[in-house]
Amino acid sequence: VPDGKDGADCITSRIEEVDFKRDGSWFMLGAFIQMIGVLDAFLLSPAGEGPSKLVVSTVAVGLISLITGELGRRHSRVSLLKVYMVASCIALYISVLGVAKSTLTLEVIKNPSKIWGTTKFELVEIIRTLVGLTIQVLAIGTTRLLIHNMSPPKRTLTLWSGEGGRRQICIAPPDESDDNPTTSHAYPALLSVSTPVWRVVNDESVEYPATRIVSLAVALRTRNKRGMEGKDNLGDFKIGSLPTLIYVPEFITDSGVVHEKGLISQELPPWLTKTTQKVYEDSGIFPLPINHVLVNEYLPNQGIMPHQDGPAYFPVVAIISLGSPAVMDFTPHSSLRFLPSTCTNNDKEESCDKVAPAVERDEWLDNHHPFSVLLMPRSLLIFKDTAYSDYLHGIKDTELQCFDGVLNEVEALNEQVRDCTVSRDIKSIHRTTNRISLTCRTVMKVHKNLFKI
Ligand SMILES: O=C(O)CCC(=O)C(=O)O
Ligand SMILES: [Fe+2]
Repeated sequence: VPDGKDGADCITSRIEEVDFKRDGSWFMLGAFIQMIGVLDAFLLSPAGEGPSKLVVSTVAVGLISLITGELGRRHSRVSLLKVYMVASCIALYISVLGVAKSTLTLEVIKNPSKIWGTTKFELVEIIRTLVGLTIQVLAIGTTRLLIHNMSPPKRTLTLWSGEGGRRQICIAPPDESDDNPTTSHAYPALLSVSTPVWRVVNDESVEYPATRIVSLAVALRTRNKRGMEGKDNLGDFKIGSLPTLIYVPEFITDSGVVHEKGLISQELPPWLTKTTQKVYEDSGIFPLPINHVLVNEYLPNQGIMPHQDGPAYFPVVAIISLGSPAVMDFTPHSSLRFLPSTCTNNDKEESCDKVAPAVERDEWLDNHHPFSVLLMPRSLLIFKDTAYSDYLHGIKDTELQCFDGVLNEVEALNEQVRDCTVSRDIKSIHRTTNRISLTCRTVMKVHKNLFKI
């Protein structure tokens, strides 16, 4: 497992995040405990006395924290989740203090038979606090994981050694007001990166077969701060005694990173904005102009494990495909599975059965079904809203991919397609060359630099 933080980790996080995001059971249990507190305080408190201010305030703080936590969980807001953690701890701390201070608790602990002598109000409050404490510990654990999974990679560039593999380049433009004089023209660049072999275990304990994924985030931005624009100044970059040996450090800057709080501003190269602008204008479904592009390069036997893109890009993504064709499989999220299966989408290597063979045997809720799409070179795939949030998308790690049953067979294989890698008879593609994809998205929050975050 790679230890650095970069786009590859981001993919892992996204997979885990999907399940944690949907797992609201601790919050539901917490809400249940708080409701018992409300009933206890108002219905069972000793006649005439009414609920104590302490009980009312802990229940109120507890409820507010739960609402905040639930909002944070649903909308993937780290700040709300943090408020939830602090507020719910305070509420619990006060109620534990209240119960602990009561001499009755001590007496009940010393002599459990005395429990029958306590009032219903006190008894419920003691049990509620103890159960609440347990649930709180579990809820905080889940929330910490959730926050961790929502945190995107830090501004670090990591390279691994090993065999060649998928390369990823992340490109992002500046925000409108960026007048940073150090940025100038951007140059496209593909950097070769090696691949690690890593395994991802999601919370269903499904182990993906050593998916080879690597990513390298680089912003295609060059500096003119040191006079790269003027040839005269190239001399500044001479090394050694030879007059014609020039080395420019950090010619391409690293970053293009989507931070937890938004996108760190970078320049989008003009050759790319022409395309992203067209996607934005022609589709008319992006909330704002596209400001984030991932360029992925896949070897013929490489795919991408089933995953859901992160919340920072919601609700729409557009993928432009170049090079070798590929079949992208969409699988409903595991929470929408009616009868769980132990099979994964990736368990049939080099086969050409109908698309999504393993998952087809499952039953799915709310009219969800696995489906696949054939991505031909120069095509554009857009998925939005529920197609974005309810399904994982992935590409198998196989050179031979079956397109029997894909949703777009007619559209993808029209008369003009004379691609020799496509076999219409056996409805399969043979990926003989690399595939390059441009994943275009909009990150709503853009920051000029890290220090503002
Ligand atoms: O390369 C592709 O077509 C898909 C890439 C993708 O899903 C991603 O980077 O999130
Ligand atoms: Fe994706």
